[in-house]
Amino acid sequence: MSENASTGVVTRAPAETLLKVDNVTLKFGGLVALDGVSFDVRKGEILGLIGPNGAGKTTCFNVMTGVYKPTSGQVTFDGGRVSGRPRYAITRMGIARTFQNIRLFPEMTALENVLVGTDVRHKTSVVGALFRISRVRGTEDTLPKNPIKRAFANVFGVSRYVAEERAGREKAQELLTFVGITAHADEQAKNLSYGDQRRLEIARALATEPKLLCLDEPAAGFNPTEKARLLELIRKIRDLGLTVLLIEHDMRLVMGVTDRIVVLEFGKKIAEGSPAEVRANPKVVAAYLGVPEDAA
Ligand SMILES: Nc1ncnc2c1ncn2[C@@H]1O[C@H](COP(=O)(O)OP(=O)(O)OP(=O)(O)O)[C@@H](O)[C@H]1O
Repeated sequence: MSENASTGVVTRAPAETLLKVDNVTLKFGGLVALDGVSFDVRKGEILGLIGPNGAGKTTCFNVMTGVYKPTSGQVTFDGGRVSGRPRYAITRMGIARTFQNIRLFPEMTALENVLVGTDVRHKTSVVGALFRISRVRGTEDTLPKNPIKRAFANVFGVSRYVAEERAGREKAQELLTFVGITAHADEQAKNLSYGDQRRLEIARALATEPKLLCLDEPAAGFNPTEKARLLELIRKIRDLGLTVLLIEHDMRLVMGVTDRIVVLEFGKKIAEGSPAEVRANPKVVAAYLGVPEDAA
């Protein structure tokens, strides 16, 4: 931000682009699901992606997270190309997502579900983990409590596998606290309430240490109280320094939490701007109310 000395006008430096959707077209056979869509996601913002049913929002998400390769155009993230890379590589680049339909490991505990997310950042290979051959210097958190084992670990280091496991558990526990379900850490995911399962999905996505968190209809099926709590959580995530992309049908939620909104209709971007600008845009009103543009 800088202030012009003569006019006193404060201008905000344009925020840096984190993810760029550049002229993306995606065809499913004869159906054009995305048609020359371009927009940026800026560092540190909460961007809403909205549009009527079938507008192409989830497809756009899937292109941005590497599930689909665009027919033409490309997606870049933090300066690197997303399109064409395997999913794990995209997660490692720093993009995490949740799904419209919850996809947890139902038989695993809440903590174990989050541990799966922390694995993405671990360095231990499968062979290294099996034989515990790779050793690192121990820290207060990772050194054993037993004095003899501790003395050994001080000389030879601790197994990288054990160190990562302990650090991962601690991180997973912190994330469960962050999303507000720490009391359910040892319960099987399938036994959590619907709202807590959605929170657990968010914790698992955060465990991959993303720069960008993509939430696909996180408030689906929520009552007003749960929606208000979710809104608070999304703001807290942004305050951690993350960028958030949000697909959501609930207009009040979208308008209340986003910095900017991109609107899709029939695979095309029809509007982009602040919530107030988007709300006042006749094309958006027409898309949602189904009235002809000139009558809107
Ligand atoms: N795998 C697929 N194969 C063929 N057509 C698809 C596929 N996925 C989506 N489509 C079609 O692409 C279009 C866009 O769908 P998409 O799910 O992206 O819309 P959406 O905006 O997310 O809708 P909703 O709000 O209902 O979830 C739709 O016409 C849909 O039927």
